Amino acid sequence: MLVSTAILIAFVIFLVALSFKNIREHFYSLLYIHNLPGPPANDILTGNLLYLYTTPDNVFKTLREWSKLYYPVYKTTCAHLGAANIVSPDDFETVLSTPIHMEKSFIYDMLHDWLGTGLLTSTGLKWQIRRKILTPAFHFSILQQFTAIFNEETEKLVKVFRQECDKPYINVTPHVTQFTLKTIAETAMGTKLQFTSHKEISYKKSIFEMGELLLYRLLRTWLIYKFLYLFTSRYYIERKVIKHLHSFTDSVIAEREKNFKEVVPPTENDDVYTGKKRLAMLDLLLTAKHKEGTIDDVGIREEVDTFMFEGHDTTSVALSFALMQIACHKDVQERIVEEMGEVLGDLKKKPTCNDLQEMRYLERAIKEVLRMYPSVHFISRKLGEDMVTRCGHTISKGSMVNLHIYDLHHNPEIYPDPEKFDPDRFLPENSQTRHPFAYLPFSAGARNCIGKKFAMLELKTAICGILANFVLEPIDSASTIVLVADIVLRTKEGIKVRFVPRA
Ligand code: HEM
Repeated sequence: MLVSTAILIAFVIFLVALSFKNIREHFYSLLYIHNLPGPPANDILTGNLLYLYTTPDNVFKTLREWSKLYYPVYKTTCAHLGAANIVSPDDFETVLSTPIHMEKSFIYDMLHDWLGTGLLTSTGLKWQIRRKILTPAFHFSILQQFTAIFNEETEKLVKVFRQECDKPYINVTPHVTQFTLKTIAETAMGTKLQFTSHKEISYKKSIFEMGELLLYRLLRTWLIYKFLYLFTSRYYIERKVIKHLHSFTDSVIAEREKNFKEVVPPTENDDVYTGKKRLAMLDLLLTAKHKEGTIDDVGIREEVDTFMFEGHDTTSVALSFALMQIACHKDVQERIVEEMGEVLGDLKKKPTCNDLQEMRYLERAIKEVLRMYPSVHFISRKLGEDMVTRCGHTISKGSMVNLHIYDLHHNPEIYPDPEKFDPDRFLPENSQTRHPFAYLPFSAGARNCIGKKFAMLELKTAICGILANFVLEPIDSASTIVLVADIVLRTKEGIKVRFVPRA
């Protein structure tokens, strides 16, 4: 009796100490955040967040204005919550160059019901184990296999554009989204999506619905708290959508597992992946489950869902912006086609992974697209220790820090005339003296994008396939599109381009 009472008291003391520590940490975090410059608070309850309670395009505009007005750091506050927003390369470096700040902020919690704690949202040892299992999926020899899939899907995308090219323009966004969804499904899960069966159509619909639900929640910060979200009808819609998504991924995993044969992941010395059947990322996860026991069924689903989420939308918006910019800059379009001719000989030849790597001008053009329109326009961290910004402000341990990649990429001191589309900014002679943390479309440090080479190859394959078949002419341009705040950078009404069959 005495012993159990003592244990109980010790446990209560431990809990009190823990919450005291958390409350203290939270108190200091708020104190320092309130000292930062930033838009004045409306009142003590809503802080300065009411300025953002507007349409997604106005949210986007307001954030850009704040970053200019309060450069290089400003606060956003609401009730007992606060965040520091940073925009300068020095402060990006402080956060991203050390594993101390690798934990994601609570904004990512809203992904947990769908993605669990997969590679994007996990931290610590779990993240390390998962990253180790999945890294071989992006080895050069496997990317070579994936390039064959990119080529096959590009051919189908070109067919769709051919059917519609007699129209005055095509809104490219839905078509390229279907393209990237199909490529990531085949590379991640080994599943060819045709969108003909009810199950596949409903999966595609659910992925889009999930994107809308996440955006709704993101723009109503208070709903990031699950106990408040629970009181909205959207929570119950989200549960249904997630049930659909999970049941689809579960069935794909079960199917692949039935025919599972252990795979030997490629090593750094392998030139070509020698497995007989096409390898999917899922095979590496199944191997880790059966051989090393380092992942279970729930973990496998977390990763498959994470790749479906991270791998399609990011690349799809990048491809839409790329087609717009290529259409608007005839000189750039001609140089890309000229380079394709030099590398491929025949424009209609399907590029290999090596061909794509040789296309340096195309690479610079894509880099410039991702500078102007970084698909992931902001990321967010929870500080693992106190940080002092370059201009001397302290942000304390435990604080939420938002890193605005869009503003970093539009800083005129780093990129003169930032609204000008100029791929030559990325010529070695023009970029070697640039701050190492001035260009971060794929983030940096330990938690950088695992799929960045994959994305580059996919974008290059699609652009080559499209330009081999069409001359692109401008309809939308940087001055007609309206950018909106979303989880990825989007336009209000898609992107329109005119497709003229190439003679
Ligand atoms: C143009 C395309 C892409 C862009 C701009 C992009 C950008 C990013 C960025 C900025 C991050 C860091 C996120 C954060 O810190 O919160 C990230 C992480 C990640 N990306 Fe990408 N991404 C792209 C394509 C892809 C693709 C194709 C895949 C999968 C095949 C992918 C998978 C991931 C994963 C799993 C993470 C989490 C990595 C970790 O924390 O270890 N991404 N991406």
